[in-house]
Amino acid sequence: MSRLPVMSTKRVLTSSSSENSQEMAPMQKKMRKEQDPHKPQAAATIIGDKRPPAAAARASLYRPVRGAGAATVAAAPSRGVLRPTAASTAPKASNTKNAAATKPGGTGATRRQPWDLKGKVSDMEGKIRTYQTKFKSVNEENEALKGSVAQSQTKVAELEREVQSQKRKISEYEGELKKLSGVEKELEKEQSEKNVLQKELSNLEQKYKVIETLRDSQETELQTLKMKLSAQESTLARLQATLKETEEEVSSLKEMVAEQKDELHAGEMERRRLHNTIQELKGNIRVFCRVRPLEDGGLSKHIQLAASDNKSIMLAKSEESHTGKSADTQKNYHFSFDRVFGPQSSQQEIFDEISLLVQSALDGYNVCCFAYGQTGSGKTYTMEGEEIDDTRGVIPRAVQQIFKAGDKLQSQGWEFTFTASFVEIYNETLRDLLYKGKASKRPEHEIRKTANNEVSVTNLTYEKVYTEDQVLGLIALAKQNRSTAMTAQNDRSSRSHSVFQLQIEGVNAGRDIKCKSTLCLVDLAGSERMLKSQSQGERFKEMTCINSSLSNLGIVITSLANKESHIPYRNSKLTYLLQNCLGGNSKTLMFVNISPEPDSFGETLNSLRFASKVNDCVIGTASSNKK
Ligand SMILES: Nc1ncnc2c1ncn2[C@@H]1O[C@H](COP(=O)(O)OP(=O)(O)OP(=O)(O)O)[C@@H](O)[C@H]1O
Repeated sequence: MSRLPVMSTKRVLTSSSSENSQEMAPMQKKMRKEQDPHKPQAAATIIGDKRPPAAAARASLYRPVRGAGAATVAAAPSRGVLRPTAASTAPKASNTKNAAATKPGGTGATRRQPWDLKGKVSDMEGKIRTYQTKFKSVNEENEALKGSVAQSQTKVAELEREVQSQKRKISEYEGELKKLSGVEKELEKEQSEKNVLQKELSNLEQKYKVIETLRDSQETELQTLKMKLSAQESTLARLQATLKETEEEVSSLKEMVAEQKDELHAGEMERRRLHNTIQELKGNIRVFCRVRPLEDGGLSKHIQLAASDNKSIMLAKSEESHTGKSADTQKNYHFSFDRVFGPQSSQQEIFDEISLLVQSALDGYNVCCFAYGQTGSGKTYTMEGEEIDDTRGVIPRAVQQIFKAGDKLQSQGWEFTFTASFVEIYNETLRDLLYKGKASKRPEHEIRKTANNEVSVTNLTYEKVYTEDQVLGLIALAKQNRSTAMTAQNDRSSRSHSVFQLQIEGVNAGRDIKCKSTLCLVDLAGSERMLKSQSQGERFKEMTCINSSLSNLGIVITSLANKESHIPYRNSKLTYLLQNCLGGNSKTLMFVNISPEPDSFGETLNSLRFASKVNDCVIGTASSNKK
């Protein structure tokens, strides 16, 4: 590495004797050159003679003539430094010749005579001494050089170490540089991210400013709200105090209401009891007579209503004297009923009298209302009426009253359910007037008695109704069904009974009371009698059926009045269907409708007689179907 002239370590570390001789070789060469530059090479080659040193020395001592003196200077041959050259093997004669020509010591001093060996030796010794001095100084120089070489080597080693450490540092720096380049990229990336973040930050700062503004306004609002809140809190505290007072009042009022409800319930029970007593006193079967007005208004002469009361009616018939000798005689027929309504009586007046019975139906009593009379006497008008308010009949008014009363009773804990049915009995056959299916698929009906002794009709429509309008819709449907039948068969409605039934079920869960009743509203077939000779075929059959069922109705009522053990309900479909409405547990009202026309006198008389018979009956005391 170092370019300094360094001697081989091998050479430096050889033994001192050989070392000296070896190191001397170049020196000797130098010196020879200095002393005798023109001396032939052969003189030097003598030094490298292979003879042993002793022999060489001897040769130098004892054969000076052959010019071997110079060879004796070399102490020992050096294998590595001096090799015998061709010159060393040159003939002795030429050597001698050359040696004689050379000045001793090479100094240019006077040439010794060949015989002056002593002088020559002395020259040689002088030279040797010179050489030794030089050798010594060279040696010292060499030592100094060695020291400096060692120092240089140490320095070199240090420098090498330093170089190594520098290299390591460089590689470390390079590694760090690489890392730093990565870091630089990261820094760039971070920088771009930083830019993005700064943008975001500036956006956020703007938003923050907006939010701060908002916050300020909201804080102001909050302050306002807080003020309002504190005001409202104080109001609330006041209200709470008031509420507490009110709650106390309410609870005391509730107690009072409960007491009053109890009182009301007791009152209601008492009302029912008294109502029933009144109805009983009036009679569980009552008969009202209603006279239809003449077409031009007014009343016909043969019908007279008592001015004093509204309970009696008189039919007067004047009979001409058969002989013509005596004056015409007038025969009067007096009838008394629970109430007689003249031709001017309105539908409302009629209903007012019935409404008490309708109330009884809600109280749990079976109620049955008939309209009896000849065709055209006003039965349907009385029961159904017309569609205009004032002319509405008993059925729609009763339905209205029942729903209204049912709603009222809700406040006393009553819940009512109503089920409606409408059936026609024609020639002892039942027909569903609420049937909505195909005429060809009309089912047949049978009257059955259930285990609870309740009467029901098979395949009949029993429709749950919740409103008055719903019932009115059913009545309209029944009318339509009847008119369809009427078209097919002239005047059929006059020759059939129509029975509207509303089953009423009431539950007072709070007091654990239930009641169940049926309101029956019946428009009977025309009661007119026809002479057997005039009735033929279908008409005769119709009349037979009507008369049979009407007379059976009379028989049943009479049997009930007489408290007979057997009541022949099964004798006709009508009485069988209405048996629960006619029995001891019911209240019955019969309208006897009469026509005012003089030519209806006979039929009117018959109707009044039938009604009078019914009116004479006192059916056993009714009892409410309460459980
Ligand atoms: N009180 C009355 N006031 C005014 N018009 C009446 C009254 N009663 C009946 N009418 C009228 O007389 C006619 C016959 O009455 P309605 O049809 O009610 O008799 P009906 O006894 O039901 O006959 P049918 O047995 O044939 O059904 C009808 O036009 C009806 O409007």
